[in-house]
Formats: sequence, C-alpha cells, structure tokens
Amino acid sequence: MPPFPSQTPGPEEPLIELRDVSFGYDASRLILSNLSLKFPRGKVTAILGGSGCGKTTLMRLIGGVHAANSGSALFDGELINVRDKAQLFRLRRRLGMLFQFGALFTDLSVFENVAFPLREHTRLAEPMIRDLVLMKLNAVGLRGAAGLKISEVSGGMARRVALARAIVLDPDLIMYDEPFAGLDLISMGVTAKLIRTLNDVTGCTSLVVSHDVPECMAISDYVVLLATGGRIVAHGTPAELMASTDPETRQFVRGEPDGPVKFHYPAPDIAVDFGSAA
Ligand SMILES: Nc1ncnc2c1ncn2[C@@H]1O[C@H](COP(=O)(O)OP(=O)(O)OP(=O)(O)O)[C@@H](O)[C@H]1O
Repeated sequence: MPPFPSQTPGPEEPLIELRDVSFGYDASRLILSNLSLKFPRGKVTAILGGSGCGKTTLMRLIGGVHAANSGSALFDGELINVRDKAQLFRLRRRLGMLFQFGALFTDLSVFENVAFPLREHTRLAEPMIRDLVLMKLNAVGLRGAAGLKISEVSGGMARRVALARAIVLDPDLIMYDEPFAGLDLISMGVTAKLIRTLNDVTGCTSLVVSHDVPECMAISDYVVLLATGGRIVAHGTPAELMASTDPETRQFVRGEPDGPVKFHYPAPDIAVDFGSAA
C-alpha cells in the first residue's frame, strides 16, 4: 500500500506524523502495531473503524497522554515526548480537543465554559476575553446563548459550545472524538458543517474519529479506515474509498452486517453448544 495520503497535498510536511508506532496499555496486548500515518496540514482527516480498534488511543498518543512503546509521534516535525512537561504544555496550547461527551462544566454558563481555556492559558484582559469568547460563540451560532447555563441548553447546542471552547485558543490541530454521537440528524448535520467550515476558515488541521460513515465522507478530505491492532485497511479520499472494490472496505463504508468482518464472535459449532452434534 502506498504511504498515506495517496495524493500528496503539496510540498509541505504533515502536521502530525506517526512513524511505525506500536502501543499497548499493558505488555500482554498491543492496541496499535507498527502504525505509520501522516495527517496533512489544513485538511480534515477522518479515522473510521470498528469499536476497540484503537482510534481514541491514537488521539491520546498525539495528545501526549501516553507514550508509544516503540516508534515515534511527531507534531509539526517535533518528536512528542510525554516526559517533557514544558513541551507538552506548549503543544497542548496548539491543540483543541472535542471530547465524546463535551466535558463541559455544567454549573458554569456557556460564556464561562468557552472562556475557561483563555483564563487558564493566557493573561488576557477581561474585555479581550469577552470579545474572543463572543467571536467564537458567534462562529458556532450561539452568541445569543452566552448567558445560559449548560444545563439549560440542548445536546446539540452543548456540542457547539464544546466546539467554541475547542477553538478559542486558535489551535493548529483540532481532534474530534465522536463529534456526532448522540445527536439528532439536524444537529449532526450542523456539527459536520461546522467542522468543515472552521477547518477552512481558520486554516487548522482537523482529525475526526467517528463511527458515522456518511457524515465523515461528506466533510473529509481524507479517510483512514482502521481495523483491530491499528491495521490500516484502506486510506484515500472519500470518493476513492466509496469506489473501492476491496470487500473489507466495501463492507465498512456501506455498513453491511456481514462480510470479511464477521457478525459472530468466534464460537464452537452451534450444534456442539446445543448438544445436538452427532
Ligand atoms: N485506559 C485503558 N486501559 C486499558 N485498556 C484500554 C484503555 N483504554 C482503552 N483500552 C482498550 O484499548 C482498545 C482500544 O480502545 P480505543 O478506545 O482506543 O478504541 P476505539 O477504536 O476508540 O473504540 P470506540 O470506537 O469503541 O470508542 C480497547 O480494547 C480498549 O478496551
């Protein structure tokens, strides 16, 4: 398989690169095995794959939460070293993260949730914080909701508040972990469109981990399809993946219940379990 991406976007270096990365939470089981990937700058890349194949783990390695057992992860050409706290602080300042369940402070207002990273990471004066927060809330269509408590907003709105918070420090990279989970179809469409728009308007790089194939296909420049062990099943543009004749890729992008990826967990013959074997 040619190195990812199949169509090199230009002469620039990728913002994120994984080189031959292997990782396991314990010594008995590798979650990612010899994975090499490049995430092109300024693009939206979706990482798709079944439950447990290591998508969130991959994001944790990029965020410097865990160190690879072997191989290396690079952020803007710089080796991520989880033991270098000063480096991590600096890199995380360039990283916006949208967690699966928003992780908002429910007792704080919409405004204060978005202002939080500014108060933590900068010494900006209050009028500047106000302007920045309102600008980001405006970008997600929620300037008018600044004064509401998180408990007063819908799930879809909460996701947009989390998005405004993720972009408030103008990150170079935004990582989205299941941004569409639990949303109704309209909120899902709104969120997907926002991910694409924010990427294009701010020029950042976006990484979207999701189970939602159609939404990801609609907004991504590139798609990486992962299987257990972090094996790359396929990668390329959404059009390339949709046109793939590879049975495993077809099964995944079309959501077919059976194919190379079996519905049944490996089991003895059914006749044996029900005592009717000859
Ligand atoms: N903190 C942890 N300690 C030990 N094992 C873990 C930990 N986090 C995840 N795992 C295991 O690592 C594997 C990969 O998990 P991960 O969450 O990265 O997968 P995923 O592809 O994001 O799954 P999903 O789509 O269900 O969120 C799973 O088998 C999971 O049980």
